[in-house]
Amino acid sequence: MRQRDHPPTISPHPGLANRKLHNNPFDTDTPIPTPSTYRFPHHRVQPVLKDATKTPLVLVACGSFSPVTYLHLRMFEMAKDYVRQNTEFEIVGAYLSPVNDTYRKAGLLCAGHRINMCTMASERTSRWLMVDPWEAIQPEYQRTAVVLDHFDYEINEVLGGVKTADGERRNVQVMLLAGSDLISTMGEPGVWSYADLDHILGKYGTFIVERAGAGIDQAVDSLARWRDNIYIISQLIQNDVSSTKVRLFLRRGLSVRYLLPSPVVDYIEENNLYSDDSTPAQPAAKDSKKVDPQS
Ligand SMILES: Nc1ncnc2c1ncn2[C@@H]1O[C@H](COP(=O)(O)OP(=O)(O)OP(=O)(O)O)[C@@H](O)[C@H]1O
Ligand SMILES: NC(=O)c1ccc[n+]([C@@H]2O[C@H](COP(=O)(O)O)[C@@H](O)[C@H]2O)c1
Repeated sequence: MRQRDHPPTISPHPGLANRKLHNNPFDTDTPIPTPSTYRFPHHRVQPVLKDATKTPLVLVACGSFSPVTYLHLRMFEMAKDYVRQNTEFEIVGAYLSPVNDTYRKAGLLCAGHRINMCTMASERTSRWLMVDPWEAIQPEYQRTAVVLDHFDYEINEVLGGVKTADGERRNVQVMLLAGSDLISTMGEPGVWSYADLDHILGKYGTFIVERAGAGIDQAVDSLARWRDNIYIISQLIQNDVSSTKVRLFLRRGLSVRYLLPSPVVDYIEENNLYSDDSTPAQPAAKDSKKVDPQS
């Protein structure tokens, strides 16, 4: 369970507000939007399906990304290969959605820094990943079911889905991309409500990347009723980099280069992030309550 007390007032970290960090239309002079200036990023959504026999797919990875690592980015590449080889989907977009500060997970840096690091990682190391700050800039925690609804709304209602080469409109299937540790929590009582699981796995579905140390079979057994919408992706090259380990290295003054994209390493160094425990998202109040992600 995560800790949460007061809803956050999200504001860019001092020093971030006027920095031009990224080469895309959504993060030029004011990198961190507010709910009123927010625009859904879709500059890399593929508007036309290459193969009209396929179902268009948008992948969404929800997580802390504190900081984003090469493993997080690899998840998308693994999913891309898996989707092409094993499914009837065609990926037309892919997003990292950093969690809201009120999630209060250990080591969660403020949303402004996490959004900037994710944006640098995706814009500078990939040609297809995007970062959606919507979840992070909301005044309170957003459950994953709500986050997927947001993507579904923006892509299918606002953008109108995608088209085939013949101009026919197609609805896009939104799906969650996650590591197997996340799906393991779906079998744990109290972390996800049944209604949310049914919504996430029944309406949307998920691609699960195997993660060392997180048993997958038992987890999937407990989610058997949604089995048809759960796709398991094996890690052919084992990689157990985690943000926790990266933070530990940084606290000890050890190098994290080549575990994260270089611009992210430079950004962490420039801003002296994670060098101690003094840069949490929100300082925990003495009377802070346990977060219930179901509420
Ligand atoms: N080594 C890994 N293998 C497979 N999936 C991973 C791995 N690291 C992270 N993920 C997945 O990436 C998503 C985002 O996770 P998150 O940002 O919480 O990363 P994390 O590295 O687990 O963080 P932390 O160490 O702070 O708990 C989650 O779905 C998580 O399961
Ligand atoms: N009930 C829910 O919607 C629920 C429960 C647990 C985690 N999550 C999400 O999973 C993601 C990763 O969480 P962890 O970093 O705790 O594994 C976060 O984006 C979080 O919001 C959602």
